Amino acid sequence: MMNSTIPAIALDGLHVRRGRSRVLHGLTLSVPRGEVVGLMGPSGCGKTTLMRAVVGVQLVESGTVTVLGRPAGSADLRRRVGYVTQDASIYDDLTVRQNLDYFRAVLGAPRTDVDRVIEETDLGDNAKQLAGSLSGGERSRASLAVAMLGTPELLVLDEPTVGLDPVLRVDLWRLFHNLTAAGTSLLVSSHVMDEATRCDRLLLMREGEILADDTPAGILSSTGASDTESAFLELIGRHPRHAAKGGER
Ligand SMILES: Nc1ncnc2c1ncn2[C@@H]1O[C@H](COP(=O)(O)OP(=O)(O)OP(=O)(O)O)[C@@H](O)[C@H]1O
Repeated sequence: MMNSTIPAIALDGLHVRRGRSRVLHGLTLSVPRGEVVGLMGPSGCGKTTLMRAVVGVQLVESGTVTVLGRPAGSADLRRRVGYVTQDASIYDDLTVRQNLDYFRAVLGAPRTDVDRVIEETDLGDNAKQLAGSLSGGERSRASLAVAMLGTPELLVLDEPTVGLDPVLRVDLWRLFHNLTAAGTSLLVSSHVMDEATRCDRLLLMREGEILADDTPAGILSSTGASDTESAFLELIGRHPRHAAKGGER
């Protein structure tokens, strides 16, 4: 049941270890519904780990992760949350449409969803093409199309624009905003700071901590920076733990 007063994601004191190191250091935050929220930060800062916790596949040391009002990983969230990992999770030896038919059946989504997501991701010309022969951008959109089956309320997209040329990136961001206009919530990770301005809200992350949780305009005004990259550096400088390391990562 859609209830817009419940956040898309709520973290409370989330600690996660991977291997011997602690990757997330007690994150507490709330991601509102119906917005594109950018999870930005350098490689290795913990973005994928946070996303894995949100979709309920990451062992959590302590704290809670609540998604659409339910504990992350709850069985009933399976159809309400779509996840696209960094590696496209489609079958190379099936066509785009066959992939979508297969995942639709697994999910129990309506048959009409296949045509809908093909149209929404602009894959009409590629529907009969083997997934293995798609270009990088088409492949990203095919993975996204799979995640959009069943009309999930929350889409968690791990670096969806990595490796795409600027034109394709703009197309994908347009699609993200079309989805939020229809009420979907998006958590999108990126380490490309120039994508920050395309987000409704930003979580700036470094070494497992959130340095800022605000709108792009709010982050610029609170730091006095002229762009998000400078704002990020300013925030690192203000943070005792990170400043001491001289912002080397
Ligand atoms: N299976 C694992 N075992 C041990 N450490 C891991 C494991 N997976 C990830 N890590 C470590 O956890 C930290 C966070 O990794 P994570 O993949 O969440 O970062 P990220 O911000 O998504 O990076 P990228 O932008 O490069 O994808 C890194 O230091 C990484 O080396």
